[in-house]
Amino acid sequence: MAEQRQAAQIPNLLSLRGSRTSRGRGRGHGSPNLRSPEESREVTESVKDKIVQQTDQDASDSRMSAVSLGYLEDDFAAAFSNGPVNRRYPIINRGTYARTTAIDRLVDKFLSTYPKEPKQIISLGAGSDTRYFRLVTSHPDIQLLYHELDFADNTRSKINTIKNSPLLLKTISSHTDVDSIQISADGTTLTSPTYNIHALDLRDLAKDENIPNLPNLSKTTPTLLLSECCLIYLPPSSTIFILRTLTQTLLPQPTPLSLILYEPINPHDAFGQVMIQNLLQRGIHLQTLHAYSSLSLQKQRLKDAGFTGGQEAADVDFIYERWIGKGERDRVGRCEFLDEIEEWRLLARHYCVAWGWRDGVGGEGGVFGKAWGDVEGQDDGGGG
Ligand SMILES: C[S@@+](CC[C@H](N)C(=O)[O-])C[C@H]1O[C@@H](n2cnc3c(N)ncnc32)[C@H](O)[C@@H]1O
Repeated sequence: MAEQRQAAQIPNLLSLRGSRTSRGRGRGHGSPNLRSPEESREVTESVKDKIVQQTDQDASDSRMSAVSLGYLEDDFAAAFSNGPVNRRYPIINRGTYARTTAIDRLVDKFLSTYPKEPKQIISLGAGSDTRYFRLVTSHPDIQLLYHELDFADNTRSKINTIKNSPLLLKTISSHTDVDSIQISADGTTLTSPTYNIHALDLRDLAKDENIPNLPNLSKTTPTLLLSECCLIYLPPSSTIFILRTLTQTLLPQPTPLSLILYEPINPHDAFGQVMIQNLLQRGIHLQTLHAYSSLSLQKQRLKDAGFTGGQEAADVDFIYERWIGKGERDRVGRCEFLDEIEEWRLLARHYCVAWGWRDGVGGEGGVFGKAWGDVEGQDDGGGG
């Protein structure tokens, strides 16, 4: 079958990295000595966590590759990238472009809602994402309260980069008083009235009690939750409880609340199987992939999580064809030669963006629904 042939030929999509030994995030993990079964389990868990943390380097390298070739404009990506650019395959660069452009569009629409009020964005597993810096530069007049959550190893690395980058520091300080920026003694948390980086294992939000305090989080500001390739790494039950804590405890009704997710789908076909195997070889387990394997299941998940105002989803192939105008697609096509159109489309059908919302109590006239009303969702006919 053609699809199996293509699947067998797809590259190990995430193995296209250069040497990462000089990246300096304490990535090495030596072989364990003799340990009790309990200790061994802990070691295994911490090794798994390290591998998940390292996926941020892949995201960052992919961003830099797409920026260096002109797919995307991002003045801040280079600050988070060490050494030479690890150039990705053309289909990966196009995927990075489509994903970033799609999320940017939805975020812009979110920022257009509730025009007289400040907005809050909470990015789950933000890693070294540059979106905060890009947003405050492109929307200088918006009152934005931004929170990024990630493991302490990743937040420490990001804060360290910020401390050593005049460009990043200048960008933060042009939106907040420099004296109000606080960095914790261990260097893992940064707080300010506008930009906050919290060291947090998201699984701590899945607990019933002792929910960690997130300094400067507003319980009432219209909020967007963003999970760009993050919740996929957690067990489905944890993600349900994490979303419950966010939607009910940290951001309870009637706070207007919305969520954008980007993650892989379609594990069942030959391409999906190869994608899973490639990642498993690196110790990466896409834990929610089977639970939310289709656009319909992603939409149902958003509804179940309380985003009852509306839910939409589209795969990246659809997004590239339908959201991006011909002129822009022509421009992207000129960034580099891509003749593997079938491979690109196959790859792009295995990633999706899903978005859902709940407006504040009192009806507010479906503010999010209106803002996102002209963003075309895709109907997969309810398949799982
Ligand atoms: C593939 S990276 C994506 C980074 C960023 N969102 C982007 O798209 O550029 C996944 C991120 O999720 C974070 N992450 C995964 N599980 C997490 C958890 N339990 N707690 C905190 N962060 C987590 C990882 O550390 C990593 O930074």
